[in-house]
Amino acid sequence: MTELLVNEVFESIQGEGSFTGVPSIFVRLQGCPVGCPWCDTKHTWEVKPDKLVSSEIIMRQNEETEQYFSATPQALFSLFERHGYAAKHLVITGGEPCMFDLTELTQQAIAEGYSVQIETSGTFEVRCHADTWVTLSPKMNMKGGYAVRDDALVRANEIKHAIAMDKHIEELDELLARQVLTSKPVIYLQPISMQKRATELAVATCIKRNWRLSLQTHKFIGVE
Ligand SMILES: C[S@@+](CC[C@H](N)C(=O)[O-])C[C@H]1O[C@@H](n2cnc3c(N)ncnc32)[C@H](O)[C@@H]1O
Ligand SMILES: Nc1nc2[nH]cc(C(=O)O)c2c(=O)[nH]1
Ligand code: SF4
Ligand SMILES: [Mg+2]
Repeated sequence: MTELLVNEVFESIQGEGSFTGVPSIFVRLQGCPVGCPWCDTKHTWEVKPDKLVSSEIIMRQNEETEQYFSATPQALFSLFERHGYAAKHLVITGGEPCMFDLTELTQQAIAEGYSVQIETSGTFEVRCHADTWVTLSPKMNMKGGYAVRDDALVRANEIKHAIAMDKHIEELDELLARQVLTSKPVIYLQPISMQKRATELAVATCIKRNWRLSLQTHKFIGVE
């Protein structure tokens, strides 16, 4: 059985991309080596052995911590039930969730009637059930030295690019020009940290290029 390292589990409303507005269970996995300077979940980057705790401790606290617990997919579904979660859409995020083999978790979720979505940077192989919706938020030229893989790009159901500057649009154009991409995925631009200039650039570019705008709507309403 796969053991997953879990930073947090919570129920909320999907705030980003195609599923915006959908009640969702979020499973945030621990660990990410990509190193985006503006990442809003830096507490998930490191897997420190002394930060391993029980699921009870994680489920009791509300603040962002570097703590995590270890769980099988089966144990996660028991946890959803114990907490009385009603959402039937599962969002697997991180950290970088695709550092883990998500086949078992996504298979079990789909067997139990959930729709499933993965939020990934595309820098690792995406291992999941074929019916999983893959949201790829491509990471290029970050300090960890990772790059978007062709196999992840081809697997993506939507591309949601976090942007603040013209060079981010240019990087996306380079990605979209890759030969492996034979069909056109849905493209979203998401302003980094809801900054004014980033938002203006995203709006103007979406209109010009016929792309979609993704805002981190959960942050506007102050929910996780
Ligand atoms: C925290 S990441 C975790 C999943 C995966 N590592 C990834 O990057 O897609 C989840 C989503 O939040 C986005 N994100 C992270 N920090 C952000 C920020 N400051 N402003 C806007 N989007 C951000 C990422 O680009 C990604 O789409
Ligand atoms: N409400 C809510 N929606 C989200 N969509 C993607 C998130 C993420 O951190 O991956 C996220 C998140 O952290 N909260
Ligand atoms: S890839 Fe995702 S989790 Fe990792 S640093 Fe970038 S935004 Fe954060
Ligand atoms: Mg988030």
